[in-house]
This record gives sequence, structure tokens and C-alpha cells, in this order.
Amino acid sequence: MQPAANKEKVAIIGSGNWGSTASKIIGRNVHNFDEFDKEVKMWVFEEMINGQKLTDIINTKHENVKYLPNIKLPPNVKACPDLVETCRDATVLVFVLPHQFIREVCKDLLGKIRPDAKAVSLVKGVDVSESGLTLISDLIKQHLNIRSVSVLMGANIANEIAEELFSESTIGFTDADDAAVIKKIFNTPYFRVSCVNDVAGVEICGALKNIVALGAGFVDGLRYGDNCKAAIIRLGLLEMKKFAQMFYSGVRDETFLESCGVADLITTCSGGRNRKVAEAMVTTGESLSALEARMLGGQKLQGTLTAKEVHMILEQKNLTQEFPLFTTIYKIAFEGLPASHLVRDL
Ligand SMILES: NC(=O)C1=CN([C@@H]2O[C@H](COP(=O)(O)OP(=O)(O)OC[C@H]3O[C@@H](n4cnc5c(N)ncnc54)[C@H](O)[C@@H]3O)[C@@H](O)[C@H]2O)C=CC1
Ligand SMILES: O=C(CO)COP(=O)(O)O
Repeated sequence: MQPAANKEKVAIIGSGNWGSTASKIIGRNVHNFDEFDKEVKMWVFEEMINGQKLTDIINTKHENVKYLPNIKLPPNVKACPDLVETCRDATVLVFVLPHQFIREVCKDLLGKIRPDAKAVSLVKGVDVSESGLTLISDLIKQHLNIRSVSVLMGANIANEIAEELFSESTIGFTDADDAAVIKKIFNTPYFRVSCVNDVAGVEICGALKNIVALGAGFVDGLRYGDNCKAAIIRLGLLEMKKFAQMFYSGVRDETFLESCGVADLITTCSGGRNRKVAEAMVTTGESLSALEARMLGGQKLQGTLTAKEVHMILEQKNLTQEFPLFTTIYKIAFEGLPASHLVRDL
């Protein structure tokens, strides 16, 4: 189908637990504004479910039976297995993939998108390579030559939002006009979005809280109680802020009090997947990667890779002693340090 002339057209890149939830919100919201084309394409990393393509299931049943079961998606959300086809005519690109897949996706999209497209990243993670630390939003911007990449992060456990339970979220932006368009596709009475001019602050919060969530899971596995978990959350928030302000100038103190900051830490340390799998690591003695594969039905952890990536950067810069919580969580997760050292070593 040709896009309606001069209309904003949204493409969603990713269709996991959060990607599918985002498609439910966006698919409905485009009907509220004249300026949007009503068709929303969603790129699905194709897989077979009981002999049927996941894209076919989504397009006939209007449900992502693997990553967001029992939630109806709007019929104007069209699942598409071809990445370039999904994005070719879009003016708004919504990136919502596990962060380890972003480089590959950007490579495949290079030169294949509209020059006037804007983007928003819902991806919680950072990129670490030989050239150092890069925000996922910067990676997308640099690789695809996109003029503005906003981010949307917050206390947003997808299953709750899919059931339309109230939550807040934060858009970090550099271009206020683009942020206003992006807010329109996400904001609903049950998903309350606010905007701050601080991409790095919002994005670093979204990435680092997943490391702290592993710590919260260790506390739960050890049965150390709620006071101890609150201490981990407090110390985690301090290290998140220190890290963000050390690596990015202009990060604002107030950002840590938005949904993307303290609120996301609290929800992730209570109901998130990183917390759940870290708890199981302590109670079963199995590795985080084995538990991720066994417990999550194809969904991915982001805290494990982020803990490794952040540790690599801290080691490179001789900063591990300045971040004792992140460092201890890394050592418990990957170097066999007993979980009880979480509090002993702080
Ligand atoms: N699920 C949640 O509650 C929330 C997730 N997020 C963030 O959203 C991002 C996406 O997470 P979810 O939608 O939850 O995904 P998910 O963890 O539920 O699912 C994994 C997704 O990765 C896809 N995939 C597997 N192999 C792939 C490959 N080689 N290339 C591309 N895609 C591949 C799968 O098809 C699936 O769609 C993450 O950064 C996550 O931290 C943010 C807020 C809430
Ligand atoms: O980011 C999230 C909630 O805001 C989800 O966290 P998990 O990936 O740990 O489930």
C-alpha cells in the first residue's frame, strides 16, 4: 500500500514483549490524529510457531502468541518479515529490539530509509566497542544518518501496559518538534508521557537500571529482605548518576527523578525479568544465560550484557573502585563471587 501523501508514517522495528505492547498503543493512537497514516508496519524477526510463521499468526489472529500472548493488537498493525520493506516509506522509526541486535539492523537499513525520517529508541542498553561507549541513540543516528533520535524510557513493564494499567514514561529529546510527534503516538490516559531535553540522561538510566536489577535479584535469592533491596536501589541510583555525569556532560540531576530514573529502578527491581533470573541464579546455582534460555521463552535479558559492557569500560578507565556496586554485581554474575558479597563488599 502507498503511504498517504504528506502523512507521518510509523514503522516499528522489533516485536518482542515491549515491541508488541508499543504496537498496540501506536496502532490505536494513529487513529487519533489526522497527520498519521493509519497503517503501522512492524518488523518481526521471523520464526515458526507450531508450523506457522509468526508474521502470519500476528496478521490473522492479531496477537503475538509468543511474546505477548492474550493481548489483541489493532488490525492496522501489519507484521512484516522484511526489515527494509517495513521501514522504506516510514517517517517515524521506532526501534525496540534487544540492544545486541541494533548494529546488525542498522547495517541492513543503511541507505534504505527516507532522508527525512526521525527515530525514537525504546532500547535499554549501551554499545561498547573498541572505540568506547556509545549510546544506542547515537549509534542509530551515526549509522543511519538520521537527523534526530529521541529515546523513550520509563517504569514500563510491558505486560502491565499491555493490560492498560497506569504507568508513566519519559521521552528524552534534542528536537522538540520531533518529540511532539513521538509523544502523540505513545501518550494515552494509561501511558502518561513527559518530555525532557536530556537524551543521554534518560538513556543511561534505562541501560544501567538493568545492572541494579540483577543486584536486586541476588538480594531476593539470598532472602535478605526489603530493606536490603532498598539499599541496593539507593546505591544503584547513585552509581547510575555518577556514571551518566562522568561520561556525558549536560546530564541533568532532575532526570533521575523522572519515570526513566528512580521509578524504573523500583519497578525493575520488583517485577522485571533481570531481577527474576538473578534471583533464580542464587537459588539454583545455574548460570544467568542458562536460566534466561529456560525461563524467558525467547525473551532476552539486557542487564547481563550491560553489566559486562559497563565493567569493560570501567576497567579500561581504571574506575572499578569508584563503582563498587556495578563491579560486585558483575563479579557475582560472571566470576563466581558468592552472592553474599553483594553487601559485604560495598
Ligand atoms: N519487556 C519489557 O517490559 C520492556 C523492555 N524494554 C526494552 O525493549 C527492548 C526490546 O525488548 P522486548 O520487546 O521486551 O524483547 P523480548 O526480550 O521480549 O524479545 C526478544 C526479541 O528479539 C528478537 N530477536 C531474536 N533474535 C534476533 C535477531 N538475531 N535479530 C533481531 N531480533 C531478534 C525476537 O524475535 C524478539 O522479538 C530491550 O532493550 C528491552 O530492555 C523496555 C521497557 C520494557
Ligand atoms: O525495562 C523494563 C521495565 O521498565 C523491563 O525490565 P526487564 O527487562 O528486567 O524485564
